[in-house]
Amino acid sequence: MSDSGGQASAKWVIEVKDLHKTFGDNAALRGVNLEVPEGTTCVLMGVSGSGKSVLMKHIMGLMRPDRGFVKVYGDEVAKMDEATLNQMRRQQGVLFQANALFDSLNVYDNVAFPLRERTKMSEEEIRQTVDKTLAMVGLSHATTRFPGELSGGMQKRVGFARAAILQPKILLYDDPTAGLDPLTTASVNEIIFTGKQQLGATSLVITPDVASAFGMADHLALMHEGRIVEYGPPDAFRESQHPAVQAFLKNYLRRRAQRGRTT
Ligand SMILES: Nc1ncnc2c1ncn2[C@@H]1O[C@H](COP(=O)(O)OP(=O)(O)OP(=O)(O)O)[C@@H](O)[C@H]1O
Repeated sequence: MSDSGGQASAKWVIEVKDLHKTFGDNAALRGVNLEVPEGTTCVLMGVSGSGKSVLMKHIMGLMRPDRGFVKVYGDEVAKMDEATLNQMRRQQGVLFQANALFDSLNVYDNVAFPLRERTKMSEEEIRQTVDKTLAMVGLSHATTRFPGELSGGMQKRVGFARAAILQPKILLYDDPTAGLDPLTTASVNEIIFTGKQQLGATSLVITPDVASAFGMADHLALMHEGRIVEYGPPDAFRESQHPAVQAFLKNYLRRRAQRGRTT
Protein backbone atom coordinates (compact mmCIF):
# COMPACT_ATOMS: atom_id res chain seq x y z
CA MET A 1 0.00 0.00 0.00
CA SER A 2 1.13 3.60 0.33
CA ASP A 3 4.74 4.25 1.31
CA SER A 4 3.65 6.86 3.79
CA GLY A 5 2.48 5.69 7.11
CA GLY A 6 1.17 2.27 5.88
CA GLN A 7 2.02 -1.30 6.71
CA ALA A 8 5.25 -0.93 8.70
CA SER A 9 4.09 1.74 11.11
CA ALA A 10 0.42 0.84 11.49
CA LYS A 11 -0.49 0.04 15.05
CA TRP A 12 -3.70 -1.75 14.13
CA VAL A 13 -4.39 -3.97 11.16
CA ILE A 14 -7.95 -2.67 11.06
CA GLU A 15 -8.84 0.65 12.65
CA VAL A 16 -12.35 2.05 12.52
CA LYS A 17 -13.05 5.49 13.93
CA ASP A 18 -16.40 7.21 14.38
CA LEU A 19 -17.83 5.47 11.30
CA HIS A 20 -21.26 6.67 10.19
CA LYS A 21 -23.44 5.37 7.36
CA THR A 22 -27.05 6.27 6.70
CA PHE A 23 -29.36 4.79 4.05
CA GLY A 24 -32.25 7.23 3.50
CA ASP A 25 -33.49 7.81 7.03
CA ASN A 26 -31.99 4.57 8.35
CA ALA A 27 -28.81 5.27 10.33
CA ALA A 28 -27.09 1.88 9.97
CA LEU A 29 -23.76 2.92 11.51
CA ARG A 30 -23.80 5.60 14.19
CA GLY A 31 -20.20 6.06 15.21
CA VAL A 32 -18.40 2.70 15.13
CA ASN A 33 -14.97 2.44 16.76
CA LEU A 34 -12.87 -0.72 16.48
CA GLU A 35 -9.19 -1.59 16.64
CA VAL A 36 -8.02 -5.05 15.61
CA PRO A 37 -4.41 -5.96 16.45
CA GLU A 38 -2.24 -8.09 14.16
CA GLY A 39 -2.75 -11.84 14.19
CA THR A 40 -5.86 -11.77 16.38
CA THR A 41 -9.38 -12.99 15.77
CA CYS A 42 -12.15 -10.52 16.47
CA VAL A 43 -15.70 -11.84 16.47
CA LEU A 44 -18.50 -9.42 15.79
CA MET A 45 -21.89 -10.27 17.23
CA GLY A 46 -25.19 -8.45 17.43
CA VAL A 47 -28.84 -8.83 16.55
CA SER A 48 -30.01 -8.74 12.96
CA GLY A 49 -29.82 -5.26 11.46
CA SER A 50 -27.34 -3.92 14.02
CA GLY A 51 -24.87 -3.03 11.25
CA LYS A 52 -22.33 -5.89 11.20
CA SER A 53 -22.33 -6.52 7.45
CA VAL A 54 -22.35 -2.82 6.62
CA LEU A 55 -19.27 -2.39 8.78
CA MET A 56 -17.54 -5.29 7.04
CA LYS A 57 -18.37 -3.84 3.62
CA HIS A 58 -16.63 -0.61 4.64
CA ILE A 59 -13.57 -2.62 5.65
CA MET A 60 -13.58 -4.26 2.21
CA GLY A 61 -13.92 -0.89 0.51
CA LEU A 62 -17.33 -1.79 -0.94
CA MET A 63 -19.09 1.09 0.82
CA ARG A 64 -18.04 4.66 1.51
CA PRO A 65 -18.70 6.20 4.92
CA ASP A 66 -20.68 9.37 5.44
CA ARG A 67 -18.36 10.29 8.29
CA GLY A 68 -15.38 8.74 10.09
CA PHE A 69 -12.91 6.30 8.56
CA VAL A 70 -11.66 2.77 8.16
CA LYS A 71 -7.91 2.27 7.99
CA VAL A 72 -6.31 -1.00 6.92
CA TYR A 73 -2.65 -1.20 7.84
CA GLY A 74 -2.75 2.51 8.48
CA ASP A 75 -4.17 3.50 5.09
CA GLU A 76 -7.61 5.08 4.87
CA VAL A 77 -9.76 2.85 2.67
CA ALA A 78 -12.06 5.61 1.38
CA LYS A 79 -9.06 7.59 0.14
CA MET A 80 -7.45 4.73 -1.79
CA ASP A 81 -7.28 4.95 -5.56
CA GLU A 82 -8.48 1.96 -7.59
CA ALA A 83 -5.04 0.33 -7.79
CA THR A 84 -4.42 0.62 -4.03
CA LEU A 85 -7.92 -0.64 -3.31
CA ASN A 86 -7.28 -3.71 -5.48
CA GLN A 87 -3.99 -4.27 -3.73
CA MET A 88 -5.74 -4.06 -0.36
CA ARG A 89 -8.45 -6.50 -1.47
CA ARG A 90 -5.74 -8.94 -2.47
CA GLN A 91 -4.63 -8.94 1.14
CA GLN A 92 -8.16 -9.79 2.26
CA GLY A 93 -9.48 -13.33 2.01
CA VAL A 94 -13.24 -13.35 2.20
CA LEU A 95 -15.57 -16.19 3.17
CA PHE A 96 -19.27 -15.42 3.07
CA GLN A 97 -22.39 -17.47 3.73
CA ALA A 98 -22.56 -18.59 0.14
CA ASN A 99 -19.29 -20.18 -0.90
CA ALA A 100 -19.47 -18.69 -4.38
CA LEU A 101 -17.68 -21.68 -5.89
CA PHE A 102 -17.77 -22.14 -9.64
CA ASP A 103 -20.01 -25.17 -10.21
CA SER A 104 -18.42 -25.97 -13.54
CA LEU A 105 -14.88 -26.10 -12.14
CA ASN A 106 -13.53 -28.95 -10.07
CA VAL A 107 -12.00 -28.40 -6.64
CA TYR A 108 -8.48 -27.97 -8.00
CA ASP A 109 -9.50 -25.37 -10.58
CA ASN A 110 -11.70 -23.50 -8.11
CA VAL A 111 -8.77 -23.13 -5.73
CA ALA A 112 -6.29 -22.36 -8.51
CA PHE A 113 -8.57 -19.62 -9.91
CA PRO A 114 -7.17 -16.64 -7.93
CA LEU A 115 -3.61 -17.68 -8.77
CA ARG A 116 -4.41 -17.80 -12.49
CA GLU A 117 -6.32 -14.50 -12.32
CA ARG A 118 -3.98 -12.49 -10.16
CA THR A 119 -0.48 -13.92 -10.40
CA LYS A 120 1.96 -14.85 -13.12
CA MET A 121 2.76 -18.24 -11.57
CA SER A 122 3.58 -21.14 -13.87
CA GLU A 123 1.22 -24.12 -13.87
CA GLU A 124 3.84 -26.06 -11.90
CA GLU A 125 4.01 -23.36 -9.21
CA ILE A 126 0.22 -23.24 -9.17
CA ARG A 127 0.08 -27.03 -8.70
CA GLN A 128 2.43 -26.90 -5.74
CA THR A 129 0.55 -24.03 -4.10
CA VAL A 130 -2.87 -25.61 -4.63
CA ASP A 131 -1.66 -29.00 -3.34
CA LYS A 132 -0.27 -27.36 -0.21
CA THR A 133 -3.44 -25.37 0.44
CA LEU A 134 -5.76 -28.32 -0.13
CA ALA A 135 -3.63 -30.39 2.25
CA MET A 136 -4.03 -27.65 4.86
CA VAL A 137 -7.82 -28.07 4.77
CA GLY A 138 -7.71 -31.86 4.44
CA LEU A 139 -8.98 -32.04 0.88
CA SER A 140 -6.04 -33.53 -1.01
CA HIS A 141 -8.22 -36.47 -1.99
CA ALA A 142 -10.97 -34.36 -3.57
CA THR A 143 -9.17 -32.38 -6.28
CA THR A 144 -11.17 -33.75 -9.21
CA ARG A 145 -14.58 -33.50 -7.61
CA PHE A 146 -17.07 -30.80 -8.53
CA PRO A 147 -18.80 -28.57 -5.93
CA GLY A 148 -22.13 -30.34 -6.44
CA GLU A 149 -20.51 -33.60 -5.35
CA LEU A 150 -19.25 -32.22 -2.04
CA SER A 151 -20.82 -32.00 1.41
CA GLY A 152 -21.58 -28.56 2.84
CA GLY A 153 -18.52 -28.73 5.07
CA MET A 154 -16.26 -29.71 2.19
CA GLN A 155 -17.63 -26.84 0.09
CA LYS A 156 -16.78 -24.48 2.92
CA ARG A 157 -13.27 -25.84 3.07
CA VAL A 158 -12.84 -25.35 -0.68
CA GLY A 159 -14.16 -21.81 -0.28
CA PHE A 160 -11.66 -21.21 2.48
CA ALA A 161 -8.81 -22.73 0.44
CA ARG A 162 -9.67 -20.35 -2.39
CA ALA A 163 -9.85 -17.39 -0.01
CA ALA A 164 -6.53 -18.40 1.56
CA ILE A 165 -4.56 -19.29 -1.56
CA LEU A 166 -3.11 -15.81 -2.02
CA GLN A 167 -1.98 -15.92 1.62
CA PRO A 168 -4.06 -12.95 2.71
CA LYS A 169 -3.02 -11.07 5.81
CA ILE A 170 -6.64 -10.48 6.69
CA LEU A 171 -9.48 -12.99 6.65
CA LEU A 172 -13.06 -11.78 6.73
CA TYR A 173 -15.91 -14.16 7.47
CA ASP A 174 -19.55 -13.08 7.24
CA ASP A 175 -21.74 -15.70 8.87
CA PRO A 176 -19.82 -18.63 7.41
CA THR A 177 -21.79 -21.25 9.35
CA ALA A 178 -25.28 -20.03 8.40
CA GLY A 179 -27.61 -22.94 7.77
CA LEU A 180 -25.01 -25.60 8.55
CA ASP A 181 -25.48 -28.58 10.83
CA PRO A 182 -23.47 -28.71 14.10
CA LEU A 183 -20.80 -31.02 12.70
CA THR A 184 -20.17 -28.83 9.67
CA THR A 185 -20.23 -25.76 11.89
CA ALA A 186 -17.46 -27.33 13.96
CA SER A 187 -15.41 -27.90 10.82
CA VAL A 188 -15.83 -24.25 9.78
CA ASN A 189 -14.66 -23.19 13.22
CA GLU A 190 -11.58 -25.35 12.70
CA ILE A 191 -11.01 -23.62 9.38
CA ILE A 192 -11.07 -20.24 11.07
CA PHE A 193 -8.54 -21.53 13.58
CA THR A 194 -6.37 -22.82 10.72
CA GLY A 195 -6.42 -19.38 9.14
CA LYS A 196 -5.06 -17.93 12.33
CA GLN A 197 -2.52 -20.64 13.15
CA GLN A 198 -1.15 -21.47 9.72
CA LEU A 199 -1.45 -18.14 7.93
CA GLY A 200 -1.01 -15.90 10.96
CA ALA A 201 -3.89 -13.91 9.52
CA THR A 202 -5.83 -11.22 11.35
CA SER A 203 -9.45 -12.31 11.27
CA LEU A 204 -12.78 -10.58 11.61
CA VAL A 205 -15.70 -12.97 11.96
CA ILE A 206 -19.41 -12.21 11.99
CA THR A 207 -21.36 -15.06 13.51
CA PRO A 208 -24.61 -15.57 15.37
CA ASP A 209 -23.11 -18.71 16.91
CA VAL A 210 -22.28 -17.43 20.39
CA ALA A 211 -20.68 -20.67 21.62
CA SER A 212 -18.28 -20.73 18.65
CA ALA A 213 -17.61 -17.03 19.08
CA PHE A 214 -16.44 -17.50 22.65
CA GLY A 215 -14.29 -20.44 21.57
CA MET A 216 -12.44 -18.74 18.74
CA ALA A 217 -12.23 -15.04 19.65
CA ASP A 218 -9.31 -13.14 21.05
CA HIS A 219 -11.75 -10.26 21.25
CA LEU A 220 -15.51 -10.18 21.12
CA ALA A 221 -17.41 -7.12 19.96
CA LEU A 222 -21.11 -6.48 20.28
CA MET A 223 -22.83 -4.27 17.72
CA HIS A 224 -25.93 -2.60 19.00
CA GLU A 225 -27.93 -0.05 17.02
CA GLY A 226 -25.04 0.89 14.78
CA ARG A 227 -22.31 1.08 17.42
CA ILE A 228 -19.89 -1.31 19.07
CA VAL A 229 -20.96 -1.09 22.68
CA GLU A 230 -18.54 -3.67 24.10
CA TYR A 231 -15.18 -4.96 22.94
CA GLY A 232 -12.81 -7.18 24.86
CA PRO A 233 -11.47 -10.66 25.58
CA PRO A 234 -14.15 -13.32 26.15
CA ASP A 235 -13.86 -13.30 29.94
CA ALA A 236 -14.20 -9.54 30.19
CA PHE A 237 -17.02 -9.57 27.64
CA ARG A 238 -18.92 -12.14 29.68
CA GLU A 239 -18.65 -9.91 32.74
CA SER A 240 -19.72 -6.75 30.90
CA GLN A 241 -22.24 -4.61 32.71
CA HIS A 242 -23.49 -3.00 29.50
CA PRO A 243 -27.27 -3.62 29.33
CA ALA A 244 -27.11 -4.59 25.63
CA VAL A 245 -24.45 -7.25 26.34
CA GLN A 246 -26.38 -8.59 29.28
CA ALA A 247 -29.59 -8.75 27.21
CA PHE A 248 -27.75 -10.42 24.32
CA LEU A 249 -26.17 -13.10 26.53
CA LYS A 250 -29.38 -13.64 28.48
CA ASN A 251 -31.27 -14.18 25.24
CA TYR A 252 -28.60 -16.64 24.07
CA LEU A 253 -28.76 -18.63 27.32
CA ARG A 254 -32.58 -18.69 27.18
CA ARG A 255 -32.54 -20.01 23.60
CA ARG A 256 -29.94 -22.60 24.51
CA ALA A 257 -32.02 -23.79 27.45
CA GLN A 258 -35.11 -24.03 25.20
CA ARG A 259 -33.15 -26.09 22.65
CA GLY A 260 -31.95 -28.33 25.47
CA ARG A 261 -35.57 -28.97 26.49
CA THR A 262 -36.67 -29.86 22.95
CA THR A 263 -33.81 -32.24 22.11
N1 LIG B 1 -27.31 -1.42 0.62
C1 LIG B 1 -28.18 -1.06 1.54
N2 LIG B 1 -29.13 -0.16 1.27
C2 LIG B 1 -30.02 0.24 2.21
N3 LIG B 1 -30.03 -0.21 3.47
C3 LIG B 1 -29.10 -1.11 3.80
C4 LIG B 1 -28.13 -1.58 2.86
N4 LIG B 1 -27.34 -2.48 3.50
C5 LIG B 1 -27.78 -2.56 4.76
N5 LIG B 1 -28.83 -1.75 4.95
C6 LIG B 1 -29.55 -1.55 6.23
O1 LIG B 1 -28.57 -1.26 7.23
C7 LIG B 1 -28.92 -1.88 8.47
C8 LIG B 1 -27.77 -2.78 8.93
O2 LIG B 1 -27.67 -3.87 8.04
P1 LIG B 1 -26.60 -5.02 8.19
O3 LIG B 1 -26.73 -5.90 6.99
O4 LIG B 1 -25.27 -4.44 8.45
O5 LIG B 1 -27.10 -5.77 9.48
P2 LIG B 1 -26.50 -7.05 10.19
O6 LIG B 1 -26.19 -6.69 11.58
O7 LIG B 1 -25.37 -7.58 9.35
O8 LIG B 1 -27.74 -8.03 10.14
P3 LIG B 1 -27.84 -9.62 9.88
O9 LIG B 1 -27.31 -10.26 11.13
O10 LIG B 1 -29.29 -9.85 9.70
O11 LIG B 1 -27.04 -9.92 8.65
C9 LIG B 1 -30.23 -2.63 8.21
O12 LIG B 1 -31.29 -1.82 8.65
C10 LIG B 1 -30.26 -2.80 6.72
O13 LIG B 1 -31.57 -2.86 6.24
